[in-house]
Amino acid sequence: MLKIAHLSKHFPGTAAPQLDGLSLTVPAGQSVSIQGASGCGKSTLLSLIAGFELPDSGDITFNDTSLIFTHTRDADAFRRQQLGVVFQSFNLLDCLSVWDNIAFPARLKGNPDDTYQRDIMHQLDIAHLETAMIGSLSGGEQQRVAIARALAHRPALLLADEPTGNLDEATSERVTTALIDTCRHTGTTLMLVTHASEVADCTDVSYRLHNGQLQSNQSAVPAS
Ligand SMILES: Nc1ncnc2c1ncn2[C@@H]1O[C@H](COP(=O)(O)OP(=O)(O)OP(=O)(O)O)[C@@H](O)[C@H]1O
Repeated sequence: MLKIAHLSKHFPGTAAPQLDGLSLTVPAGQSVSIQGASGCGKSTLLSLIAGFELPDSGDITFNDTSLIFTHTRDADAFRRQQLGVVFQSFNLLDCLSVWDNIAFPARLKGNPDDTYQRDIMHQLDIAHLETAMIGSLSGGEQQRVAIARALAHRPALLLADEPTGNLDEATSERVTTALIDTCRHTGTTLMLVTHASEVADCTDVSYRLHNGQLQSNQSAVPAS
């Protein structure tokens, strides 16, 4: 279970806090989408959960482990063992092939599985790109490689920042289905940030970030 309690973050020089006492509980295996205006703090929320930034105050726990890391090595270990991240900017390694990029986290973690990786690549329609180098791919292809990389090591928690931002409508639908179905199958807790209502509608629960707080798009209510 991912538990966020009274989380606040205000970057100096910005007019208002990005997060202002935000609380949310996500049961294990649930998928959650976060929508909201550009610049409202959606990526900041993912960065705090991933341990790339520290909050001003508040708590984040995943399966009772605090994600407010004081040592870099603890953050690194959590990310390596439990976390998949799809960054807005993909963060792929140009010097490696598509296959090796996707396999990289699973090799680090010690659970590479060629059959599983091939299945994910097939679902995302990138199986034919196995030997291609990153620099030769379109933005949409790179985005799908980044999603495959985040899924291939079966993370317990997956954070995806605009995972379909570079995709046409049909591909977006295929990728959203693959992402959410794979997470359901593996029991992965998924939090994705999106501007697309069609994507948000596919998750179990959907929220909107506004004035540093989450508002429910559906019947579920953020934990207080
Ligand atoms: N490391 C940082 N230092 C200073 N300000 C930052 C930092 N990271 C983000 N911000 C500011 O925090 C605000 C929220 O940024 P964030 O990237 O979280 O927005 P977002 O909701 O994800 O936007 P978008 O939908 O455009 O991607 C912005 O004003 C941004 O400039």
